[in-house]
Amino acid sequence: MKILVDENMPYATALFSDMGEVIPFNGRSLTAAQVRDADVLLVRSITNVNAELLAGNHQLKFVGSATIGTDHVDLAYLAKCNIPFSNAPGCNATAVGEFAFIAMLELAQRVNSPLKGKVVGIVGAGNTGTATAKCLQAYGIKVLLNDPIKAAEGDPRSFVSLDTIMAQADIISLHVPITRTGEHKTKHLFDEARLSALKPNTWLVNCCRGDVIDNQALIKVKQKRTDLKLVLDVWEGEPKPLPELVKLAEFATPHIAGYSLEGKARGTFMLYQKLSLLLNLPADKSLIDLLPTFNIKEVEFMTAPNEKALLQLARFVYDLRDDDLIFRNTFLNENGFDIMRKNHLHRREFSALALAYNNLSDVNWLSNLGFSGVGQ
Ligand SMILES: NC(=O)c1ccc[n+]([C@@H]2O[C@H](COP(=O)([O-])OP(=O)(O)OC[C@H]3O[C@@H](n4cnc5c(N)ncnc54)[C@H](O)[C@@H]3O)[C@@H](O)[C@H]2O)c1
Ligand SMILES: O=C(O)[C@H](O)[C@H](O)COP(=O)(O)O
Repeated sequence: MKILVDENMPYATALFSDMGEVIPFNGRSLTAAQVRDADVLLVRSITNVNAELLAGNHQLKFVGSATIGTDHVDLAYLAKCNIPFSNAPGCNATAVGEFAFIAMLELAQRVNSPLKGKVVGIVGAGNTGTATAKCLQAYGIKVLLNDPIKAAEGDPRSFVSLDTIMAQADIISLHVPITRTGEHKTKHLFDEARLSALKPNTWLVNCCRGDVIDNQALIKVKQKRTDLKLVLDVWEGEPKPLPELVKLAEFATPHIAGYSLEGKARGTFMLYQKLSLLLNLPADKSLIDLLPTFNIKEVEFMTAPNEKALLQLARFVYDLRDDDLIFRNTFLNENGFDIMRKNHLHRREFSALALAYNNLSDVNWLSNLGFSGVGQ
C-alpha cells in the first residue's frame, strides 16, 4: 500500500510504516502524477485536494488532513467518489489556545498595559476558541463568547452578539473557519466598516484564517489608528502576506499558532486511528511513547507568580518573540513563509512543564492553565 504523507507531519513513519510504504511529499507542490498510484493521501492545510489532483487515481482508499480546517479539501468531490475522508478536529486546539494567551501576555508587557482586568471577546467558540477561553478564565480574565451557530444548536454556555463584543471587549480573538457563503459567512467578517468601528485601544488577534479580516482594509485602518494592536498568525494570500501589514502587526508569525509538537503529533495520530479503523487494523501505538520529555524537568515557585512571572514561565515553553523576529527577517525571502513553517522548532504545550511550589495555596489556576505537576 502506498501512503503519501505531507513531509511536515511528525511521526508519520513511526505510525504508518506497518501499514505500507510511507512516501513524503511537499504539500505546496504535490502533483496529480505523484498521487496517481497512492492508496492513502495524508495532507496538511496547504494542499488543495480536488478533482484536478485526484482524477487520475482510481484506487484511493482514504484521504486525511491533520488539521481542523477543511477549506483546502473538496469534500463534495470526495463524497461523490466514495473516498472516505477525515480531518483532525481538536488536534491543535490547546496549541492555538496557548499561543493566543501567550500573545496577549506578550502584548500586555510590550505596551505596558496588564492583561489582568481586560475583557476578551472570542469569535468562534469551537475547539480553538474554547481552548483560548480556558487559558484566559484560568487566569481570571472575563471572556465573552460569540458563536451564533453553537448558540442555535443549544450549547449551554452564554453567548453574546458580535456587536456586544465590539462594544465591550478590550481584546478580540478570532477562531472561526473560513466560509464564503451563508448566513454566518466569515470571509471578511472584519471588513473596513467593522475594523473602523473597533473601540479605542482594541487588540485584535487572528489565529484562524487570513481572509476572515480584509487585509487591505486592515492596513488602511491601522495606518490611521495607532491605538489598535495586532497579533497576526494568518494572512490573506499565504504564503505571501502583504509586507505592509507585517510591519503594522505587533506580533507576526507564519500560520504556526497550532504548531506545538503535541498538536502536530495529535493530528498525525488521529489520522492513524481513523485509517486503522477503516482498514480494520488494531491502533495499538501510543502517542505518549512518541513524544520526547521536555528539556526543563521542573520549575519551583517560592511565591505565586504575578503577570510578569507568568510570562517568564510561558516563555520557557514558547518565546513568541523569537518566531516574530525570524518571520520578519525571512518572510520576503524566496519560500520564506514555507521554509520557516517547515523548519519550525516545535514548541511544547504547557503540560510538558512540571511546576512545584513550596507552601503556596491558590495556585490551582496554574494547573487549570494546563501546566502539570502543580501541588504534587
Ligand atoms: N493558525 C493555526 O495554526 C490554526 C490552527 C487551528 C485552526 N485554525 C483555523 O481556525 C479555525 C477554527 O478552528 P477550531 O478548531 O476552533 O474549529 P471548530 O470548528 O472547532 O470551531 C469553529 C467555531 O466557529 C463557529 N463559527 C462559524 N462561523 C461563525 C461566525 N460567523 N461567527 C461566530 N462563530 C462562527 C462555529 O460554530 C464553530 O463553533 C479552523 O477552521 C482553522 O481554519 C488555525
Ligand atoms: O486548520 C488547521 O488545523 C491549521 O490551520 C493547521 O494547523 C495549519 O497547519 P498546516 O496544516 O498548514 O501545517
